[in-house]
Amino acid sequence: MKSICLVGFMGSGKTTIGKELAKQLHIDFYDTDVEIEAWRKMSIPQIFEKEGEEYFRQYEAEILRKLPTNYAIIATGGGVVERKENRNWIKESLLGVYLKPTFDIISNRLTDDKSRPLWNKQEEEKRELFIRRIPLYEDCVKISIDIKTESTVKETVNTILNSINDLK
Ligand SMILES: Nc1ncnc2c1ncn2[C@@H]1O[C@H](COP(=O)(O)OP(=O)(O)O)[C@@H](O)[C@H]1O
Ligand SMILES: O=C(O)C1=C[C@@H](OP(=O)(O)O)[C@@H](O)[C@H](O)C1
Ligand SMILES: [Mg+2]
Repeated sequence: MKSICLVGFMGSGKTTIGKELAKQLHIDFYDTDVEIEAWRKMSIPQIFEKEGEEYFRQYEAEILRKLPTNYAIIATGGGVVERKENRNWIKESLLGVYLKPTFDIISNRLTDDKSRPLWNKQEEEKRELFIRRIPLYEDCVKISIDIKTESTVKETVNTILNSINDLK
């Protein structure tokens, strides 16, 4: 089984859904953000502030390649798709799954979250980023899951598992 790689915008639920998916499948869970923080011994806001986004993107690309390509769940950061090399890696070595809530669902979830430097921006800029990234996510996945306001974690996990079964 190829590792399942969750992609989607900040707040789409990659970390939350990924953990639950791994629990149900009894396989390992990795989160690229957690791996980067452990490796660099800094929080993500600290990395953005002290080193800048370009360095963060380099760490992210390196980590992604080191994670198991089989029998694991990988939650990525929302910007992993910014690099074509990462999109190609997800397409070729992993099973990409796109979690796709609307911008308004995300806004309601994250409100004034301070742990995501790119969420700490004007509304217009965040909406633009959300729209610009849609085709990048679509480019690297086999499965897209529409997330509704009322979608629970359990329901979303089940939808993903059913969609994977349908691929076979
Ligand atoms: N149904 C849901 N599915 C996933 N996350 C949800 C849901 N409802 C609320 N959340 C919340 O949304 C926030 C963002 O989720 P997170 O897993 O961190 O997303 P991501 O890793 O994609 O940024 C968390 O606070 C999480 O608890
Ligand atoms: O969208 C982005 O560029 C980012 C998303 C974050 O992860 P989540 O998608 O888990 O919030 C984290 O990697 C960093 O703050 C940058
Ligand atoms: Mg996350």
